[in-house]
Amino acid sequence: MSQCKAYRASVFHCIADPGVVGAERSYEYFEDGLLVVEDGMVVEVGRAESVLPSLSPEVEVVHYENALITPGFVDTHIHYPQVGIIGSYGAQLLDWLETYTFPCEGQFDDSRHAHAQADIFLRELLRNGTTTALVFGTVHKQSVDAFFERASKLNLRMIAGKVLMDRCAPDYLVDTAESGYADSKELIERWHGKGRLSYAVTPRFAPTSSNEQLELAGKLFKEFQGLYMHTHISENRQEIEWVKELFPERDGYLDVYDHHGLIGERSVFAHGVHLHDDECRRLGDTGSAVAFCPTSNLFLGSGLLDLAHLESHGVRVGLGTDVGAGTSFSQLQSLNEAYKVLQLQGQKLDPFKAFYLATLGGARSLYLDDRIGSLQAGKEADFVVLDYEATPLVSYRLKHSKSLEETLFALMILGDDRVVKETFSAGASVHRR
Ligand SMILES: Nc1nc2[nH]cnc2c(=O)[nH]1
Ligand SMILES: [Zn+2]
Repeated sequence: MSQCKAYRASVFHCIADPGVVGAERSYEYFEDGLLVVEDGMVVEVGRAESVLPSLSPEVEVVHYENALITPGFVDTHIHYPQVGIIGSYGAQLLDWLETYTFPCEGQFDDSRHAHAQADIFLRELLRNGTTTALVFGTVHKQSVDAFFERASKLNLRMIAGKVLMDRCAPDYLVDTAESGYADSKELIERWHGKGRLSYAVTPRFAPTSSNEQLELAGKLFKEFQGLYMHTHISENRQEIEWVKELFPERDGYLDVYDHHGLIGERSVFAHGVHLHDDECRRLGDTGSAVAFCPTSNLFLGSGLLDLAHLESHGVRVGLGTDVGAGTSFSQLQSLNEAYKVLQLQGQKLDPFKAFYLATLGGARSLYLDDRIGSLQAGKEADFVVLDYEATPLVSYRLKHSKSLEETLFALMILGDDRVVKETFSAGASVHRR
């Protein structure tokens, strides 16, 4: 039997990139709005007084006072095994990996540990209103089995992969070129395209993979339709120097991946803080995406991402938290920090562009904008209800707001998990405060 339900509140969603079409044409906003959901899909969105008369009287209408419905947030780069080391003191990237990250990831050879961590991770994502993420596992295939098992129980649209890492890491955490390929293939056959799940071929970053491993990763990326490729690039200056030493025959960092067939549509590169002009052009020309991870880039002292430069080359840019180097699961907090990162470079991040990055822009980076990222009819009903009275300060500040723009900006500066009142995935409630 088909299941129809409607949700009444203010409704805001981005329908295009404000940088391309201008702010006014980039969104829809209904102050007293109604979102109608049937069998996990959006069937209609509009002004309550226009939509209500056409609804059958049996349809239940859930009314939220002082709240805003938006699409669920999209996180284009995060590590599920790193929840236990979020907020670890005093290091930049390479030290941070050795001191905190590798020992933490070593524990995921234990499948029970992996399941427990996947539960904690997914609960935290949903508490923060994130309904889709591109997720790193560890080198252990059981880490990805655990993640996908838990994500599929909640019917979440998620993308993940096993880390490929055959050198420059502790013995307990490396695979080989051949075993990495075989294990990834097994996981693809088990999970890719199952329900709402997709697989990402996941070389950690150039320094921890041999040429043989990168070559096999490139081969695998082409072997199955709709696979993703997920890695890191040009995050930290020492890292970039190291890549030059390890791959002297290549023409820069991106060329290492390019040479092995690892760039193109559905390739997502985390960070890209220090990319050169020709690298940005190549990313744009090939339809590759960059995950902008401001809380991580500030926390590890990596640098400031030049969003305007990337976008001038047509690069798709999504927003990533990069937990555990990132300091919050909340994409509202990512936007808060993104705003400051851009301020320091003389760039502005207006709230329409900001919410675009956190929703439809992220979906576009993942080539999922036909399914998620907005609330247009025919999309999957992944949405959140944000509470205008979440905290005394949010409530007080929003009472002084004179426009939608001001409200959205205050939410992204002051908001975090506390403003997420309820999260829905494919029409089902998966978190409620
Ligand atoms: N931020 C971040 N950068 C990386 N580069 C290689 N591995 C990692 C990681 O786990 N986190
Ligand atoms: Zn990362």
